[in-house]
Amino acid sequence: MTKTLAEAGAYADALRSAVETGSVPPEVRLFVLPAATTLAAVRDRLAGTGVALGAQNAHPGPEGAVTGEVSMTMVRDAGASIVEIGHAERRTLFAETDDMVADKVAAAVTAGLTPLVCVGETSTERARGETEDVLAHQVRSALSRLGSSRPVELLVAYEPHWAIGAGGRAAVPDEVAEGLAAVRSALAKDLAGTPTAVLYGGSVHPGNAADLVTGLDVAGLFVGRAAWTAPGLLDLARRCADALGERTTPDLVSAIVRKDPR
Ligand SMILES: O=C[C@H](O)COP(=O)(O)O
Repeated sequence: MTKTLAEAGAYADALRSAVETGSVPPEVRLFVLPAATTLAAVRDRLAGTGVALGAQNAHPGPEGAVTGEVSMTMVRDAGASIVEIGHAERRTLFAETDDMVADKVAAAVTAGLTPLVCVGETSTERARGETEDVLAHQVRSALSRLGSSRPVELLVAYEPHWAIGAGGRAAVPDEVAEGLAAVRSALAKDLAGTPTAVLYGGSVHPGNAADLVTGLDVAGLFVGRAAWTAPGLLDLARRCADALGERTTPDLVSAIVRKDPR
């Protein structure tokens, strides 16, 4: 819940300018997920830049009497190609359940959107040794209502709740690796054949981004605060591209994803 139209427009203009002046590393693909009120304006400013655009949430149902909500079709109409589903704040502040996440994933696919499914354990669940089970359940549940339909691509962000936001503690690589492994394992069982990129998010900052993309089996980063300014996002993109160097070909920074989703 940040950025007015003017602020989001200025952010998008800065990204456009960076693309046009060649200061976005070509091997890094960027996506941004602005507030729903600014989607269309950001779409217009980013047209032709290659920066992907998504919504932070949408309702799973069709058009109708659901006051205050916007549908998958509506966010797609406003320019989104990605929709974020099940962010920790949605789950905690708005009581979004695994069932609701599953409905949203299915609705996103029907609407032709790429779901970006957020999964993550709480600090209590981690302390109880439940991380693997919680993540496996969240991943499988999120995909459980797809039926025979499959997304063209799927993004999954591992975001431990305790690592997110102002009160968050940056996860150490071993903790991230454990979560990523659990997510991958659940995906392997449920969605073989769908190009899937597993991202990491939670207190990513200029000091840890390079280590996260090079030291872990992660396809990209999902960044909040450190990417709230365009220079912040571009700095992370540059750091990741430099760190990855010749070793790999990256593909999505508010996310950074390699072209070979793993
Ligand atoms: O939406 C972004 C993620 O929740 C991460 O947020 P953060 O980078 O501010 O910790």
